Amino acid sequence: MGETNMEGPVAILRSWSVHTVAAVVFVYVLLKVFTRVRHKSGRRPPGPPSLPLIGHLYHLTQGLPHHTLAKMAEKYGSIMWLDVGALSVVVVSSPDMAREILKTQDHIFASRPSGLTIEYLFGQGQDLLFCPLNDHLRRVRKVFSSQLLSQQRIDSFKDLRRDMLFKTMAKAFEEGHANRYINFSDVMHELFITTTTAMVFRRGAGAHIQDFTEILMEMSNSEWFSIGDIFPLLKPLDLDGQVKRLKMAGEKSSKLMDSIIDNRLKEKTKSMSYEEEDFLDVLLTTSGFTRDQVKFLIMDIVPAGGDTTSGTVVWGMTELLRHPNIMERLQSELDDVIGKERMVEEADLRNLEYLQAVVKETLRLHPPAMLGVPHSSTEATKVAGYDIPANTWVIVNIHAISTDPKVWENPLKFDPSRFLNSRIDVRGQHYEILPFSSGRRLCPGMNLALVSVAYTLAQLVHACSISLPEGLTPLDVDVEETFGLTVGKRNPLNLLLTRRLPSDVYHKAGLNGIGQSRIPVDT
Ligand code: HEM
Repeated sequence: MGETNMEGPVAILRSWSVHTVAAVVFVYVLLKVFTRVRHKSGRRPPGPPSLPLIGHLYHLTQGLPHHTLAKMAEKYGSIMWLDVGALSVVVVSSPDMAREILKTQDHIFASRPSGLTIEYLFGQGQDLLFCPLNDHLRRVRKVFSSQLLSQQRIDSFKDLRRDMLFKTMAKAFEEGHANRYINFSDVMHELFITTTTAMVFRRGAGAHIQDFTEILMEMSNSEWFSIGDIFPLLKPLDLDGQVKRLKMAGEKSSKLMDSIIDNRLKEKTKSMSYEEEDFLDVLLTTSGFTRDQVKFLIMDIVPAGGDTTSGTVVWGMTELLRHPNIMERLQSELDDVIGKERMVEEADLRNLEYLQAVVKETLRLHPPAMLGVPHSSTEATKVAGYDIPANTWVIVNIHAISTDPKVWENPLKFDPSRFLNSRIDVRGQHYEILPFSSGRRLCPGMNLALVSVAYTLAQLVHACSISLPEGLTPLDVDVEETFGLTVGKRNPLNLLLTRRLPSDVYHKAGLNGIGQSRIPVDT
C-alpha cells in the first residue's frame, strides 16, 4: 500500500476560511462539553498533554508515527491515551498489553472503528479488513481459512508463484546482461501485485490489470482517518475533499468489478478442477455472499497481500546486502541443501533453517504493518486498571514491541541467529513479535505470506549474483522508512542481477534463457 499523507489534516487546518473557523469554534465548544462528559467517568491511561481542539493529532504528524509513539511510550508507559479530535485512541506497546488486547479481551477488542474510507469503499465494513465484530466477520473468516487461503489452496498456486518469479528473474537477467540496474523495490511491488491479482482472477484478468492497479493506488492513498472522522460535525463540509475522492474511487471499482463478475458468470465454470479455481470462483460459488460483498472482499485481498509481502522481501534483501556475512551464511545453506544443479522448490523451504531465521528477523525489525490495523472496543472495559470506554480505537504498536530492549537483546541489530534454536515464532502465539497480529483478527494471509517471502528470497539468493551499483558498499545501503498503511523503504534499492548457477539449470527449470521465460497466465 502506498504512502499515507499524515500531514493532510494539518495542511487543511492551515487553509481554513473565516466560516470554517467559526464552524470549528462551534464544534470545539461542543467537543469540550462532550469530552468533559466522556472523561468524567473513569480513570484513563496516561498520555502526553493535548492541544485544544485537535488533541494529540499534532503528535501523530511529527516524524514517523510508529517511532513517535514508541518514544512516547517510554515516557508514558505501555498503555497510553490519546485524543485525536473526537476520536479516543489507546496505544499499547508491550507484549503484556498486546496479550491483554489480542487474547484475554479479544472478544471485546476485535472490532474495527468506522470511518469515511470504510463507509465509501467497503460498504460500511462488508469486506473483511474493516468488518466490525459480527456474524459476517465470523462467516468471512471461516471462508478465508477453510477455502480461500487454506493450505491446499495455497499449494494449488505454487506453479503460479514460481512462474511469476521466473518471469521477473528473466527480465532482471536481461537488464543485468546489459549491465543495467533494476529498482528492486519497484520490481518486487509489481511481482507481488501481479501474482496476487492472478490468484484472484486466474483467468481473464489481463485486460483489467491496469484499471485495477489504478484503483488500488487511489485506495492506498486514502488516509485511515480524515477531517470528517476526527470532527464528525464537519463531515458534511468535506474540507479535505476525501468524501468526493472516496465516492469516485468506490464507483469506479464497483463498475470494474461488475464487468469482471458479469464476464465470469457467463463462462461455464462447472467442469473446473480445484487447481483451476481462483479466488473469484470461490467467492462467487460460496452461497450467501451478495455481489457487493464479493466485490468488497476482492478489494481487500490485493492491497492487503501485495505491498506487505513485497515490502518484506525488499527489507530482507536490504538487510542481507547490509550484512555480507549473513548473506554468505544463507548462500552456503542454500548450496548445501539444494546444491548448484537445480533451483529451489517450495518443498525445500522446511529444510532451510537459517532462511527461516532470516525471514523471522526481517519481520521483527521491519514488520510491514508497524501499527497493525486499528481495533475498536465493543463495550466499556478495564485494562491494567484503567477504564476504556466502548468505541475506543486501539492501536498495537507492533514495531515498539518487537524492538523493546526489555525483551530483545541488541534490538536494533539484524541478527537472524537469535531465532536459531529458539521457541519464538512469528505466527501470533508469542506476544514479543506480532507481525501478523494475533487472536480473532490474526492475518488470514499469514501462511501464504510466509511461503511467498521465504521462497522468493531463497530463489533470488541461490540463483542470482546480486551486486550493488558500482562504488557503493554494504554500508551505503540505508534503512530509511516511509510511513503509510505499510512501512516501505524510502530510497530505491538499485541492484544488478546476473546468473549464479550453470546455464542448463535455468533451462531445465523452464527459465528459458535470458528474458524468454514462459508466461503462464493471461496477464
Ligand atoms: C508479510 C506479509 C503480511 C503481513 C506482515 C500482514 C500483516 C497483517 C496484519 C498486522 C493485519 C492486521 C491484524 C489485526 O487487525 O490485528 C493483517 C490483516 C489482514 N491481512 Fe495480512 N499481512 C500480510 C500478508 C497478507 C496476505 C498475503 C493476505 C491475503 C492474500 C493478507 C490478508 C489480510 C486480510 C484480509 C486482513 C484482515 C483480517 C481481519 O480484519 O480480520 N495479508 N495482516
